[in-house]
Amino acid sequence: MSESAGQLPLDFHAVSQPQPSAAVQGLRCVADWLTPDACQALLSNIDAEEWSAQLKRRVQHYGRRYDYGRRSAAGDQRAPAPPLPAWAREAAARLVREGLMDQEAEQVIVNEYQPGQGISAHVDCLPCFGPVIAAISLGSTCLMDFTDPEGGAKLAVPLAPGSLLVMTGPARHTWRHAIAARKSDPGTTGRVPRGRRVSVTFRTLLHPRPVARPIPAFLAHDERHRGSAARSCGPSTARRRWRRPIPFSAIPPGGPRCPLRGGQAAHTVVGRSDKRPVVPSCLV
Ligand SMILES: O=C(O)CCC(=O)C(=O)O
Ligand SMILES: [Fe+2]
Repeated sequence: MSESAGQLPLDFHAVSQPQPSAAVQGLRCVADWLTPDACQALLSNIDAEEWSAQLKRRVQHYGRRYDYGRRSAAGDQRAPAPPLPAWAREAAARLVREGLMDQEAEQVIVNEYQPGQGISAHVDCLPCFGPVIAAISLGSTCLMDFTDPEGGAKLAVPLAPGSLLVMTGPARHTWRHAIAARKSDPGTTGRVPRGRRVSVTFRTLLHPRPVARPIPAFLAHDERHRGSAARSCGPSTARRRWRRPIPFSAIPPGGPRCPLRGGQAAHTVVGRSDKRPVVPSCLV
């Protein structure tokens, strides 16, 4: 249904089971996924964390920072994203328990929208994130606009507080979603003013990195080594952002047979014994 119709699509109201959308294949909405008390508790937890003001709207990134300019979730190891807080891990586990996600989310973005703020039409980064995106809505209701770039179809979906939106299939891969930057939305009986809205979005990563381990002191202080490694990997790392880690067992005792890659230096893994040399996570 288009925004100009001035109606909210009724199929997204008052359902407590995942409700598929007839219009957008792969889109499901669960009303009241969180109780009002749980919404309040989640908002308090979120507001106790640090917000980033790098965009027009404030955001929090966990698990992996998403670079909006480069459309990349490669992550900057000089400023790694904090790990998922307990409240995000709990929700991620519940999504799997309820069969809404196959795998626990590894990346979470919290968005805050003050009245007048929105998010432009987009498909969440296809090379970065897995096949399911789930989003909890908190605070004020707003309309999310779905557009099919192929057929031009449109649907405005109301996102009520406590509801969960799950995008899979065409809803995740083809349709664009957006929230118009405006102060009110059209409702059945006129304009509905917006208040502050916060969303919590859950994603899996298509290219998880190896677990970061502390860089041992004798390697960390060797600036000459780090410098040369960084130089050697510059352009090729930039071109080939996603590299498959060599399994640890494949690294010969004398060290890796591939060049050190400074871009991944923060993911250095340590040797299996004191005698074994410390080797970087060698990505090919
Ligand atoms: O605010 C929302 O509900 C969705 C946010 C979103 O689309 C995103 O972070 O990619
Ligand atoms: Fe999105």
